[in-house]
Amino acid sequence: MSVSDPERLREIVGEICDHMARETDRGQVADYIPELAKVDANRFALALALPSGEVIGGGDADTRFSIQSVSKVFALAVALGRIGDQLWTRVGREPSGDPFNSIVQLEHERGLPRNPFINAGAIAVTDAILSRSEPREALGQILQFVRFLADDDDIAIDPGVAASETVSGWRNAALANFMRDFGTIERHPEKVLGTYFHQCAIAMTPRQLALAGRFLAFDGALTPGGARAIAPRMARQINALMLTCGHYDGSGEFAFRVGLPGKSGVGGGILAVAPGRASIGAWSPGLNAVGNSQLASMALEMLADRTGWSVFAPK
Ligand SMILES: NC(=O)CC[C@H](N)C(=O)O
Repeated sequence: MSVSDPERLREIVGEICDHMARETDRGQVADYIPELAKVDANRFALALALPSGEVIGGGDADTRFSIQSVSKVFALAVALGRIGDQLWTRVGREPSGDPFNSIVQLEHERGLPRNPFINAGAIAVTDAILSRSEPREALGQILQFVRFLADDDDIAIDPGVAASETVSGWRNAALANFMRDFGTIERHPEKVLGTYFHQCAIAMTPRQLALAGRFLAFDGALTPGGARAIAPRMARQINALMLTCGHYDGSGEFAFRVGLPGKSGVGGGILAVAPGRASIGAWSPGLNAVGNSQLASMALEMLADRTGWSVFAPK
């Protein structure tokens, strides 16, 4: 039996937050983007956006954090909405089994990134959005889409984080230049990277993140049967990619332990989706060995365990 009673869900969220407050092994905060290294590793939050519109938030659910690679989900939805299935000529749909910033497969596979959720793939998606808009406009579209999904205009790009990555993002510059050489990206790498770094620097709270993910939990709509953000087919495809590719070389492990589509970022956030039940925002800045939030992953495993939520469980 899976849990849907809000009262019981509130208790579960409270128990998980208490557990995480006591946890001493909290992982390592990312420091390759200097601005991210300043974030307090003791932070933890869990927020559930339910079909009723209610949000159950625990811990630091109202503290803003850098969503980083979670933005790849929103950028993908914008790109699919704009250019549709044509997008798949520039990026694949297979798990990479490699770290998020790896370059090794790109040469073997002639510049075609494995999927939209590793850095190379996300840079290709951003370039696809730029085929129809200039950087400022493209960023405006992504940000407006996130604000619409969360039904909250108080979401913005953190310029300090974007600037910090602009001066330290050598690895991403290598990926972009490599793909430009193969023709996977069409714009000047500098332009594409500038847009990508700003998109990664979107800052929002775990509560806002849970709200922004509802379109994936409710088949493309913001509430069950309500206003539609994207086509159901697209929402299902994004969920499939999140399940298989959302945690880089930790994707199999996350699917095994949690059983829900999820997308992580080096800011320590994870957006997870329990179809028909909830959109979930989890955040804790310390990362595990493969760059996914240690406590947010653990919290989602506990949540799935206690609620019975799984895409593999009968409804
Ligand atoms: N895994 C991540 O969150 C990576 C995002 C980060 N902006 C980067 O490109 O390195």
